[in-house]
Amino acid sequence: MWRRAASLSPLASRSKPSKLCQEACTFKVWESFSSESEIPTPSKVAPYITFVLGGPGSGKGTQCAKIVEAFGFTHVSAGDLLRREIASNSAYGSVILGTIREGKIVPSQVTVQLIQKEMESSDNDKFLIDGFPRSEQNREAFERIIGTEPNVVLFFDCPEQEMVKRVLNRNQGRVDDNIETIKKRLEIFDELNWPVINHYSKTGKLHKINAVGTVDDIFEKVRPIFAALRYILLFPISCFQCSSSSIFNVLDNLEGRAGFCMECAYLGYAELGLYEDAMALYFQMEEEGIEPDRFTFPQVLKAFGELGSFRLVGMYAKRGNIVKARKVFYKVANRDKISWYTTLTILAAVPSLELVVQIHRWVVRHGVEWNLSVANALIAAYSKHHELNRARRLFSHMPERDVVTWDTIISAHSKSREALLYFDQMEKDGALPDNTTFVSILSACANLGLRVFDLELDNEYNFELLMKVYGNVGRLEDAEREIDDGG
Ligand SMILES: Nc1ncnc2c1ncn2[C@@H]1O[C@H](COP(=O)(O)OP(=O)(O)O)[C@@H](O)[C@H]1O
Ligand SMILES: Nc1ccn([C@@H]2O[C@H](COP(=O)(O)OP(=O)(O)O)[C@@H](O)[C@H]2O)c(=O)n1
Repeated sequence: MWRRAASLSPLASRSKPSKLCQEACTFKVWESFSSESEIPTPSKVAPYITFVLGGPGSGKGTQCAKIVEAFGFTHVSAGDLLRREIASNSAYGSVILGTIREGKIVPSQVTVQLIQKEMESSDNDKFLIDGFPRSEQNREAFERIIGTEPNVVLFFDCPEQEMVKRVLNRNQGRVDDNIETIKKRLEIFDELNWPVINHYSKTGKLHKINAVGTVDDIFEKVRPIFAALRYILLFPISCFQCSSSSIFNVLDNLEGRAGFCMECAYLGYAELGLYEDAMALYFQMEEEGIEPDRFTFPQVLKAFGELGSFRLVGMYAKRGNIVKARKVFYKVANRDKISWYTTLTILAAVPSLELVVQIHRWVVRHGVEWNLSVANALIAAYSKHHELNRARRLFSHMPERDVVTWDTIISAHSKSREALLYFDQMEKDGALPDNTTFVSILSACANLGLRVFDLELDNEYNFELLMKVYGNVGRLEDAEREIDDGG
C-alpha cells in the first residue's frame, strides 16, 4: 500500500540523483510540457488524493465526472460504494441500508475499508474521494487506517434550497432522495460537515467553490486547481531520488495550492540546480493562468540574478524558439516590480546577437525603445556582442541619458581613445560620473598607456571620486602617486 512513509516514497531516498538521472528527468519534464500532454502519472509516487465535499445535491458527483474526463482521476464515491455493498447482499448490507434511509452516517470503519479496497484495486494514483469525509470521525478513520491525508479538498458550497431542488429532480431511484430523508441529511450535514471544513481550511488544503451556476461554469472554477496538479506530479519525476527536508516540508505544508506548484518546482529544481527548468515551468504555469501565491516574480528573477545570467531567454534561443524567448522577455520586461537594472543584466547576458536584434525589434514595435533603461540595456547588449556601431547609433539618438548610459558607452569603448572622448562629452553634458565611470576610465587609461591625471580632471568632485575608486580597487599606491605627480 502506498503510504507516505519515508522509506517507501521515492522522494525520501537520501541519495542525490545521478547526473544521468537528472538529465533524463529534465528531458522528461521538458517534453511533457512542450507537448500538451495530459497529466503524467509517474510510477512509484504516493497517490494524489482529493476529497470532494459538499451537501447532498451540491453537484459533487457531477463535477467529479468532469474532473475524471479532463484529468484522468479515478472517481471513488463513498455513497456509491455503500450502495454497491447493499446491492451485493453483504453482511453489512442491511445495516448500511437502514442508515442511509435515515440519512445518517455509516460507521467510519466500514466506509474507509470500502474506500481502501477500491483504491488498492486501481492502477491509477490519482483519486477523487467523493462524499468523504462527512464527519471528523470519517476523517480520523481515514488517516488512521489508510495512513495518509488528502492533497486537496474541494468543497462545493451550495444553498440548501438549491440542494433540495436538485436532489428531488435527480431521479436515480435512490431510497434517500425524498423530502423527509433530505431534511435529515441536511441537518446531519450541517452538524458534522463544518468541523471537517474548518480542519482543512486551517491546513490550507481547502478549495471552497460556489456551486451555484451551470455545470460548466462551476467546472471552470475547478479546472485551475487540477491544471496546477500537472506540475505537482512533474515535481516528483524531476526530483526522483532527490531528498531534502525542505521538499518534505513544502509538500506537507503547501500541497494543493496553485502557488505551491511553483514553489515546489522552484525548490525541487533548485535542489538539483535545474534553474532553467524551474523557470520554464513557472512561465508555463503563468500561461495557464496559475498565479503563484507566495513566490513573486522578482524573487524568481533574483534566483536568476544569483545564477548570474538570464538563462531562460538563452535556453529558448538556443532551442531555436525565438518566439518563446521573446515572449519570456516580454513577461520580464512588463513587470513593473522589476528594476530595469535587471533588464540590463538580462539583455547583456543574452547569448546570441540574433536574439538581441529580435528583442530590439520587439522593443521598437512596442514603442519602448527610448525608455531610458531599455535603451541602456540595448547599448550594453550590442556592446557585448561587439556591435559598437549599433550601440553608438542608439546612444546618439537617445532623447535622454543618465549616468548608466554614459557608463555603458564608455565601458564599451574602454580599449580605445573614444572612451575618453565620451567621458569628455559626459562632463560637458553636466552628467556626474560615478565609480563605474572611473573604473572604465582607469581601464581605458591602462589600455592606452595613459595616466588619469593627464585627463585634466578639473573638478574637485571628480578628484575625490577618483581617489575613492583607486582605494576601492586596491590601488592606493597609484592614488598616492597621482596625487604627488598631479598636485
Ligand atoms: N450546477 C448544476 N446546476 C443544476 N443542476 C445540477 C448542477 N450540478 C448537478 N446538478 C444536478 O443535480 C443533481 C445532484 O447532483 P450530484 O452531482 O448527483 O450531487 P451530489 O453528488 O453532490 O449529491 C443531479 O441530478 C445533477 O444532474
Ligand atoms: N462518507 C459517507 C458518505 C455517504 N454516506 C451515506 O450515503 C448517503 C448518500 O451519500 P452520497 O454521497 O451518495 O449522496 P449525497 O448525500 O451527497 O447526495 C448519505 O446520506 C449517508 O447516509 C455515509 O454514511 N458516509
